[in-house]
Amino acid sequence: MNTTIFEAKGLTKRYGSSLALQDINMTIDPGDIYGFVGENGAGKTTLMKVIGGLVHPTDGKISLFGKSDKKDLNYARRQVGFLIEMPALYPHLNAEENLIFYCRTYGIKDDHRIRIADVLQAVSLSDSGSKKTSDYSLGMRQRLGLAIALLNNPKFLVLDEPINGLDPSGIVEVRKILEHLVKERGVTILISSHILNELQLLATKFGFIHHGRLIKEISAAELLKSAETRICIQTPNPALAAQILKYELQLESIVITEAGEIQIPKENTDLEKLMSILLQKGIQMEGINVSTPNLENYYMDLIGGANS
Ligand SMILES: Nc1ncnc2c1ncn2[C@@H]1O[C@H](COP(=O)(O)OP(=O)(O)OP(=O)(O)O)[C@@H](O)[C@H]1O
Repeated sequence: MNTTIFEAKGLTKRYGSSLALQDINMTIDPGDIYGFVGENGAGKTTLMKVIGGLVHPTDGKISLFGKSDKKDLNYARRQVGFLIEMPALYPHLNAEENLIFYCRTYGIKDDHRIRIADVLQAVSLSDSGSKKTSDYSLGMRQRLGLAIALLNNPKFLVLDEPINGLDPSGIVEVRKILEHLVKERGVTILISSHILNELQLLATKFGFIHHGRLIKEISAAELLKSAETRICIQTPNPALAAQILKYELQLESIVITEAGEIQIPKENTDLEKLMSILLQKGIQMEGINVSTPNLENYYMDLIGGANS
């Protein structure tokens, strides 16, 4: 049986009177790319800091690689790579020299030159190792941060918004690097991001945190299945159009969004018949489209539900 990589049970963190994490139960299995989604201040960084031992839980327990005792947990943390805040870089030193500094800081026992060549290669910076980091672009600095997180050859990577501020090609580059780490090195990843379209391309599982509570965990496959493909209709008179469709097509679930758009589950709905009914009844249509399931819609629906 594969040991769980990370588990939280009843994890709670209070800062004074504010609850940053409330009774979190969460599991990350080997090979997962766990996409952590939540609004600003939801508690994502706090949870990552608890994993890193930078923040102590008020209540509850965590385990890493099945280890939860304080001493074992600290030992297990040596097999985790963290990119929670951008590590400090000496701008006048090149990337290799910065990495030597971190090898010494982390007490890396392996031959430093070999480790450094390996991590630079893993983040596609082999050709820029001798370049001063003051000349690095933001994307290169982010990748160097990732290289630092890889120095201890981790089995588990914890990445807090690693694609924040990157341009589209930088984002794609990081995605490829992470996919490669999972596939070729068997690394498991916990990653937070507000760029949901990108997270959807990468993650195999999602956890949604809202006001410190983990309100839902779902696999990428379940997300695709559970989120309906919808027919969306824009019309000046959505209430009348919805009433007509409900009656003519015996539709059970038809909603009008806050923006005044009619949404109908595509399954079992005859699109041609629907359009001809609206035309016959003289309903003016400004637009009609089919929305495929996506993480952003799923998240907005979930948060809408959680807020109501
Ligand atoms: N050191 C601290 N002292 C007091 N409150 C804190 C501290 N760190 C975080 N908080 C509070 O805990 C809550 C969770 O913050 P956290 O940084 O974990 O959220 P987040 O989901 O990572 O947000 P973001 O997406 O903005 O990074 C917030 O209300 C925040 O203000």
